[in-house]
Amino acid sequence: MLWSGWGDPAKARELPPQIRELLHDLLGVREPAAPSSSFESVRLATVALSPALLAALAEVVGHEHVLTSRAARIGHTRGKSTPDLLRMRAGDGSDAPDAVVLPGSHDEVAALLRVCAAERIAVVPFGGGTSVVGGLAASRSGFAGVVALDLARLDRLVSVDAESMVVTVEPGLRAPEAERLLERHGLTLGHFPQSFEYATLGGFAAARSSGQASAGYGRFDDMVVGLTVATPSGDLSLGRAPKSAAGPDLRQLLLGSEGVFGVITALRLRVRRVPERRVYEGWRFGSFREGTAALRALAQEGPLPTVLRLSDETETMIGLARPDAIGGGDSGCLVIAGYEGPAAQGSATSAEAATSVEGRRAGAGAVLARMGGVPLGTEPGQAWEHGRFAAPYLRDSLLAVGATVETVETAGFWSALPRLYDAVRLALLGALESPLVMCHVSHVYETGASLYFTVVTAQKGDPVEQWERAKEAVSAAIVAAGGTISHHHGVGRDHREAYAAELGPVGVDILRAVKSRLDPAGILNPGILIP
Ligand SMILES: Cc1cc2nc3c(=O)[nH]c(=O)nc-3n(C[C@H](O)[C@H](O)[C@H](O)COP(=O)(O)OP(=O)(O)OC[C@H]3O[C@@H](n4cnc5c(N)ncnc54)[C@H](O)[C@@H]3O)c2cc1C
Repeated sequence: MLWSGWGDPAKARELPPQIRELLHDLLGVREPAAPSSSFESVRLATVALSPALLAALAEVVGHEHVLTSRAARIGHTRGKSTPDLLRMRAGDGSDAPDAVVLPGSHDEVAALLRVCAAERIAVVPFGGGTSVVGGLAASRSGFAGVVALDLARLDRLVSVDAESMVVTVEPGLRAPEAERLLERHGLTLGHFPQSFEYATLGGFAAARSSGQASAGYGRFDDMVVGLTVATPSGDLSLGRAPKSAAGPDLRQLLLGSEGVFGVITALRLRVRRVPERRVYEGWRFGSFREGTAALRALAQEGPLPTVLRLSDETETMIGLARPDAIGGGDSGCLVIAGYEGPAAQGSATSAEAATSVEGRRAGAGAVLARMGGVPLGTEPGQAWEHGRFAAPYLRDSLLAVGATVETVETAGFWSALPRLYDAVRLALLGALESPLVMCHVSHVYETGASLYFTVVTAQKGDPVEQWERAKEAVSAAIVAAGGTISHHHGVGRDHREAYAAELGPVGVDILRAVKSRLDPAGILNPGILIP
């Protein structure tokens, strides 16, 4: 992973000339005065942990698994939000951990937590490092030092229960490797967020992630049937049955807990069969309102495609759903509908035929056409599929030419969605100087949907401060319009206060009580999630 940007530097993407022109003419983007810092010039504090404390950590995991090199520390500094990248590009390594420790088993995680609690060392559980909400920038105040607890060595597919369609995995398994291992058994998770290339299964659970195919496979938290967690106060093993009436479901307390209650060391996940067939296609609607009504009809009446994404007018015009052809957008509002599953050929019964890719495509197509959609065939769908993980690379190119690009996401009930859409747009338009604001709906439910905004603006003054002002305005607008502060990115540091506003004081007290029972010394991710 590139230390100051996204992903594999070999996959860096050039901005097409028409996008450069648009940035210059429409948004007033100018090349930044200073180039990005070099790796060598990133400013790091000296390691705060004494040799004795480092030796205590090494006693648990072995010397070779306690890293204090520049590369290790910089590579574990913060996450991958735009402010995170801007800070790294400015050479600011002030949130770097003092050391990176790599445990190789649940028992080593538990032993590390005991050492860190006794020595007051803050611990940041680290998966793929793709947090976009400040989930890895723990506070160091009052601690002897900070360690990143990197779960990369816990990367096994432990077992496959093909009868129950449940697999047990370790948390440090990255999503592509998980899919490769599962494919050998003819299985898939079907979880494909845009951060797919680098994020881990533990990180998905810890942040309640949702992928591009959530309409078909569900959110990641829907897939988790069991969890093993090491906490400073002992171990938790949750999930004996798919559903249970035995009191409140503590799995839900750990999902989305972002490392503040414990470290997830194993997950039991529901899996599906690798689809026989995949078809992605495009539809055009005259307006975002009409497109939203069509998505609601599909979510409430079915049949639901596996992938369902509606771009608003601006996003369609820019062509963001097809990053390979960005700048060559269209009028109206583009819907991408994807179908994955069994092929119709070989269906023994009419029910099987109806749930096949062809059956669902015909059924959903009839709903989309009835709601005013115009079919565009498979070409837009293939273009979307080809570029589905490309947008983060474009962000690096935009930052390099002096544009800030960042995303904002929320969710609400269908009846609240138009107001939420207007509120977020207005907040962004008011807080930034002539920004480009684009939106899509990409996760739908019977009762509502998420809204995902992408904002591009010219960098003015300190771009981190510039974005933080806009973020404050937009978070307040989301709360006031009745949306949730996050549909799938999580809380981290950035959404902490707005999350507290959603929960109310009693809700926050419940979190604090759980935290003080499981982590009395407060070493796990201080400053994250809980105000
Ligand atoms: C370009 C880009 C695109 C993205 N697209 C999507 C998307 O489409 N959908 C989506 O849902 N998210 C998306 N994200 C956000 C991010 O990828 C998710 O939040 C993901 O779940 C984080 O996984 P990770 O392994 O990188 O976790 P990390 O970033 O390493 O950690 C996330 C949080 O969980 C904690 N944590 C990590 N592992 C554990 C563990 N084993 N036990 C306890 N706590 C742990 C960390 O301390 C941190 O607070 C995107 C991010 C980027 C940068």
